[in-house]
Amino acid sequence: MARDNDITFHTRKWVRPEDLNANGTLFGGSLLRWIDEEAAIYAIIQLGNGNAVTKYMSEINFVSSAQQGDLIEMGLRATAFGRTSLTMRAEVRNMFTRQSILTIEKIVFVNLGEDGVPAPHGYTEITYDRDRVPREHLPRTQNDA
Ligand SMILES: CC(=O)SCCNC(=O)CCNC(=O)[C@H](O)C(C)(C)COP(=O)(O)OP(=O)(O)OC[C@H]1O[C@@H](n2cnc3c(N)ncnc32)[C@H](O)[C@@H]1OP(=O)(O)O
Repeated sequence: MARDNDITFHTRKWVRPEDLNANGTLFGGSLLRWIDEEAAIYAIIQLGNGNAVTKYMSEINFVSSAQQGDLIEMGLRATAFGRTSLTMRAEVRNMFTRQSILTIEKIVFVNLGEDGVPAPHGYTEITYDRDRVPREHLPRTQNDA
């Protein structure tokens, strides 16, 4: 796990043909899907709750791209723990060119209770461990029936 400028780069992706746009470079929609999932996993690990949802994403600044066959890596860092929210910063970079692909200054996740309403998470600091990872499945919802 590489750490750089306080951002921890966890996940790497291999840019495949299905991830390309009409220009033959990495499709922004694929990248945003990967980032949202990465941020959700980060929020679950930090808040100890599988029921955390994306609330807000600030401006997304695409500064360079990637081509088929490149490796990219995604990094996240919690920047603020609110009462029910967690704010983080994201960066994606190209492992081949060493260039930054994008940055997102602010991604906000909200911790939900079992009733689906924002609930206090009680945390104020980042964990680098697995101590908060939930140990049980989420309760089944009515939609699962
Ligand atoms: C991983 C995924 O992809 S999840 C799928 C996509 N996301 C969703 O479907 C979520 C849909 N949105 C919702 O259900 C609702 O907006 C909720 C439940 C998340 C939040 O409801 P709200 O009425 O905004 O809740 P509330 O006003 O209590 O705010 C909750 C927290 O979010 C923060 N917040 C609310 N709006 C914003 C905003 N625009 N920007 C930044 N933070 C915000 C608040 O400051 C508060 O944080 P705090 O408790 O740490 O101070």
